[in-house]
Amino acid sequence: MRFPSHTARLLAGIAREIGFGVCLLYTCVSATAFVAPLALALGVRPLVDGAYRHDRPQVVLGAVLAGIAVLLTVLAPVGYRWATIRMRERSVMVVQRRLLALTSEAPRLTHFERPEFWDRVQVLKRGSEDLANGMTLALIGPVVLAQLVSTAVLLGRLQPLLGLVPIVAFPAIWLSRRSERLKQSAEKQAAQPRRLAQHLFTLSTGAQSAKDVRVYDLSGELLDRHRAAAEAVRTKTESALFKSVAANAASWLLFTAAYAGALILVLRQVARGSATAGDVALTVTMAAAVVAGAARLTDLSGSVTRIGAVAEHYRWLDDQTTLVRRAALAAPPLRLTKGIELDAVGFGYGEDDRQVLSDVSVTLPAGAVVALVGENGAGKTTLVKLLTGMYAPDRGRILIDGKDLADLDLAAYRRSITAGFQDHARFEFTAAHAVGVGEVTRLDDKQLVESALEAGDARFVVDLPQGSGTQLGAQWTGGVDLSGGQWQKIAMARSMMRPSALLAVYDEPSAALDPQSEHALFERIAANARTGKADGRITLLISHRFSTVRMADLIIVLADGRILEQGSHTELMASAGLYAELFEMQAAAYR
Ligand SMILES: Nc1ncnc2c1ncn2[C@@H]1O[C@H](COP(=O)(O)OP(=O)(O)OP(=O)(O)O)[C@@H](O)[C@H]1O
Repeated sequence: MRFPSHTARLLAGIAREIGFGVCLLYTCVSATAFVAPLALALGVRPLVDGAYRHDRPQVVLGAVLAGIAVLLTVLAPVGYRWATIRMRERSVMVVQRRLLALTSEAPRLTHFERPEFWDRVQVLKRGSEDLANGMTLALIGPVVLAQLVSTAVLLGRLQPLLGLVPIVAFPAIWLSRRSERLKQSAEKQAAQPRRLAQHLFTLSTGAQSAKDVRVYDLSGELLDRHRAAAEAVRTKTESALFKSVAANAASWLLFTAAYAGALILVLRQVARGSATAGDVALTVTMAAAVVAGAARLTDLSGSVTRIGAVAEHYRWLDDQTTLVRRAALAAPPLRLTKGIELDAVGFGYGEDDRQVLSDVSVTLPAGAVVALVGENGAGKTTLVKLLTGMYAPDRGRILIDGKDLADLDLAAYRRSITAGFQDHARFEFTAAHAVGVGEVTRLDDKQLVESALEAGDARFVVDLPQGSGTQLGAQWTGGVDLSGGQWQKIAMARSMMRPSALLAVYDEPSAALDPQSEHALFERIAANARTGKADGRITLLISHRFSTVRMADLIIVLADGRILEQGSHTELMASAGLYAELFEMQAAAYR
């Protein structure tokens, strides 16, 4: 039962989080399952022989041992159920928390582009219990071995050939490991259709997709697709499952044949008078002990293979998500004097060769309000993702007051910026906390939250049933749902929790807002930009509404991932390029 050291460390860590007490209890309760048949076998011989010879002390000894065995057999399932449920509940939560930490602490988003990442997360979720059970193996393994050895010694004393019976369990162990590996590889192949089935389930049952599903009458289509995904899972896993069950059955048939042969030998000894009736009873009852021990050992060896595979997925994820955490990094500047310079930046997502941004060179001057415009898919949000360090450029550099962003401590840099995203998260906490998480170190700073609510034009929260203490999200008891625009205001207020950020990014912050709210929001963004001017704060705004864009100090026009034009509103209108054309088009539409 050897684990590589990283697996052993991982298991020890999980055991610590679950609690060593629960793990020990689970181990003891599991151990009784194969100790009880041994006690019974040991009790049966003196019981039978004592009764036959009218030997009272022998009968009492046998009865006590058999009684203990029966008691253990009766109590073990109850204890086992209790311990298993506790183990399972805790282990699933612990592994979930670890996965949560692994993925949410990853500084960049690169891993999300890789289907392999999602497949491995899926396998890990399904294997979380294996991982949690892993550390009990180290404790149970020696107990099982001791039980098998003592069984072999007892049987060997009766008839030397019988002592060899437990050895027949070894082919079963070998086969079990092989079939476990087969199952693991099938599980990996089935991960994608399994995820698809889960996605279809979420689409069918989720509140977010409920309207589309009904309007387009998609329930039948989703069911059909779910059926097809389930069928794909079945075809990918069935053969491995069949081979594993067949190998298991074959090895146990071999074992049964060997045991039956041994029993015949003992019966022949009885006929010759060299064995007693108690010996026969011992041999018969010992079968249960050997089977229990050998089965457990087979199980354990299968688990070792399974845990090894699950731990490997865990390590892969850890490597993927910590890749960029390593290098020793410099602190970001406290204030900007020059600004942020993009120097020949190029970028493409995933392993795709397609460049989403090419040769982007521009300076966002310190203290300026900069607007980024361009058609859908031009690369605006991608540029924001690079500026906020979610991805690293494939080519070129991003210089923060002359310091390469690649050399900065990313976590510290992130603490010095703020952002309101178009596809913002909906934190279903209390309204105050959904805003407060914008600066988690001041989550409960009522005054700051109040002013952020004000600055984000989210004063509507005072009218909620419990004001800013109202739980958001209709799926929670007492929770209320918000409109799309209200959620966006909460997201904007969240971004205002860092009023002295060096870089404030707003990616289409007014997409869901009514005209008055939009106007009020831009007034506030402009006011915020003015107060931060002395510190060199840069406000970067993405918007398709040219009436708001025109107030920016610098307007950058992106097209197909390249900078097409840049300048102030007046300069761009004078140059009569794409910006002027789009501006005129929108203005005409409103006239
Ligand atoms: N996570 C991603 N993985 C792969 N490709 C992506 C990803 N996100 C965006 N893209 C691609 O990058 C290109 C630029 O997308 P981006 O979101 O930057 O455009 P945008 O200018 O912000 O568009 P919009 O105005 O519609 O928000 C698009 O062609 C899009 O398909």
